[in-house]
Amino acid sequence: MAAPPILAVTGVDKTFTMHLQGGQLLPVLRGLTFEVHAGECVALGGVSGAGKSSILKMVYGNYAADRGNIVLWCPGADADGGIDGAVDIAAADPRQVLRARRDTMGYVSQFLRCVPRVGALQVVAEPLVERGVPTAQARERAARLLTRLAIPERLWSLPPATFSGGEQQRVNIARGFVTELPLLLLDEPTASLDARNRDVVTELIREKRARGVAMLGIFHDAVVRDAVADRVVGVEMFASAVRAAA
Ligand SMILES: Nc1ncnc2c1ncn2[C@@H]1O[C@H](COP(=O)(O)OP(=O)(O)OP(=O)(O)O)[C@@H](O)[C@H]1O
Repeated sequence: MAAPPILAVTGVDKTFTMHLQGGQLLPVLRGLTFEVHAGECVALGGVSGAGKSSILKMVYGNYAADRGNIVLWCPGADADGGIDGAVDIAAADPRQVLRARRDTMGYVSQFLRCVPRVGALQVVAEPLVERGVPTAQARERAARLLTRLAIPERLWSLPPATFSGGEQQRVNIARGFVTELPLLLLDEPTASLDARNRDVVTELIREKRARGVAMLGIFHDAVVRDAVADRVVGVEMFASAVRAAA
């Protein structure tokens, strides 16, 4: 029997309510349906405003879906209330969402958000330490990634708040890539990188894919998208009828 997808999104609708504009409704997605399997990198495509980032945020549990299912399947996981390690993020309670984030999915957002006064090496090692990896081993893995991403060693003990935009993004990528979770969500991971670092990130994505990690990402850079994505899900296909007609 074929393995179930790591992520199955089925019939998801999303409408935003603009509270600052008298509760005006902004329908964005209707009937969003796609799957991502282990070892597959799926890109979300579509024009600006189509809803790509909102999809990542719904999968990560930051935005609620109005309808439909967002099922994460993690082999061997005993998700509370789940069946065979499956958890529906669209219906999960906050505790289940936090657990899914710890055990199943990572998220590389566009910008680094980290605690002030914590050095870059520790920022990158933290997700491993939180999951029980001994500190020395976590710092070693963090150091290897920072080296690959060309963050000079003299910066490792400094807090990334003062780093350049590209340096912060590379620390952010290292933090997102340091764990080996079954699903990784990538929101424009190469947006402010130079060509050399863009190639390193492309390599890191391809290595994860080869190790069986499922990835769902937004890649505006067509060169990166072509190099890493197995297929593209066109989000406009799922534009709400009201929005499509506008
Ligand atoms: N929290 C929010 N509240 C209200 N409207 C929102 C919210 N988040 C997104 N939207 C709206 O939903 C639509 C989709 O936004 P989203 O950021 O998902 O698009 P996108 O396809 O990722 O765009 P881009 O490629 O420009 O980043 C936009 O019209 C946006 O203004």
